[in-house]
Amino acid sequence: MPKKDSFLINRLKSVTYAFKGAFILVSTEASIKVQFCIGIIMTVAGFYFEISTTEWLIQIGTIGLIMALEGINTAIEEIANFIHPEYHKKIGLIKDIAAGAVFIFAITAIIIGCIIYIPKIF
Ligand SMILES: Nc1ncnc2c1ncn2[C@@H]1O[C@H](COP(=O)(O)OP(=O)(O)OP(=O)(O)O)[C@@H](O)[C@H]1O
Repeated sequence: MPKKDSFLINRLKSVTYAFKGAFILVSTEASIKVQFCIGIIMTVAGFYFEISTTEWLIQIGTIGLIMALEGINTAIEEIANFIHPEYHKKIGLIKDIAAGAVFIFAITAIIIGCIIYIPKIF
């Protein structure tokens, strides 16, 4: 019977796979690249407008969540393309719903950005 890796080795392997996945997303997925650039712009804006600690926490959480959601959406698209590469109404619905979930949070992120920055700009 093959020897099982220790708990720590297994965790380290999982982190390595997750890191690889994050790198694939940021380097190949157009939607993640866009979100990444927006995240950098918002970070620069945060320093420029000297936002508070609470605003930083909300902004960082929002940037992280939108990128994570985009990643899950990409994974759903990949699964859909793998299990059914041909056109199918149900695949279309699954992809639309996954994209809709990202869209809901994208609107939320825009509203959060407006609440933080509009009072500082005007
Ligand atoms: N196999 C399919 N069957 C039916 N409709 C599909 C199929 N593939 C894509 N669609 C429709 O086209 C839309 C776009 O799908 P696509 O996989 O190109 O995603 P996308 O949003 O362009 O993602 P990305 O730009 O990240 O690749 C889907 O939301 C769905 O409405």
